[in-house]
Amino acid sequence: MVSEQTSPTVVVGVLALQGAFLEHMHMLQNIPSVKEVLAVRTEEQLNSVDCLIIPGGESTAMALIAERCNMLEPLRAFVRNKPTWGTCAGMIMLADEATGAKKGGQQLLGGLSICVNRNQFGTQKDSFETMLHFPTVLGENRPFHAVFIRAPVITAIKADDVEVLSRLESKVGQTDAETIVAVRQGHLMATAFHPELTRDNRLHQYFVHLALQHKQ
Ligand SMILES: NC(=O)CC[C@H](N)C(=O)O
Repeated sequence: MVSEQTSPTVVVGVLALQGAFLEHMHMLQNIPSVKEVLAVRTEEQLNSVDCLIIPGGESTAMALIAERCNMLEPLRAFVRNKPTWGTCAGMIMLADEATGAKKGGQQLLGGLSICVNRNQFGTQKDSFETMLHFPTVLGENRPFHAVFIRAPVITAIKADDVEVLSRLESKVGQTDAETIVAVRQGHLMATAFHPELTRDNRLHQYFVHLALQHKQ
């Protein structure tokens, strides 16, 4: 009998408590090694995925909903071991430290050894789009169209194994130290912008590739 060659696949979860989760789910549809895309709202759903995307939205609201749904601790345990990608508000959630947090502080998941400033570029009307280079991930000459909406920025890197994936090149009034907008630390990845709002799924493909590597 001829044995059937099956290529490895992953189940991707998208945290669906608040924010742009549907758009992420849509972006994952046509990636061949994605077996299934799940909206994650419960611990049980979280336990059935291989990796997780935490979308953009509003990190304070997302943290509050997670707390009320008893999801903070399960999420903290998940991100310690499993590939997780935080985009915009999701990046804030994954950071070990955030400045510009709401009065009285806000809950973070932590895990990524970075400090972020929550609303680096101002309010909704200060949103902008720009081309970003991801030399190690996408190649030198294949920039990514990035949409920044009330976006955070990485203000400090706190461990040697945090790899900077991309920096803002056209500075929008920030200092040199405040240009880091995408990082990876082992199984964790974070981007300050909304990659799900374009038609370009290359970063989604890259994350799925990380998840496949982690699973093997
Ligand atoms: N588009 C976004 O996800 C904005 C995030 C927002 N700055 C926050 O604090 O959560």
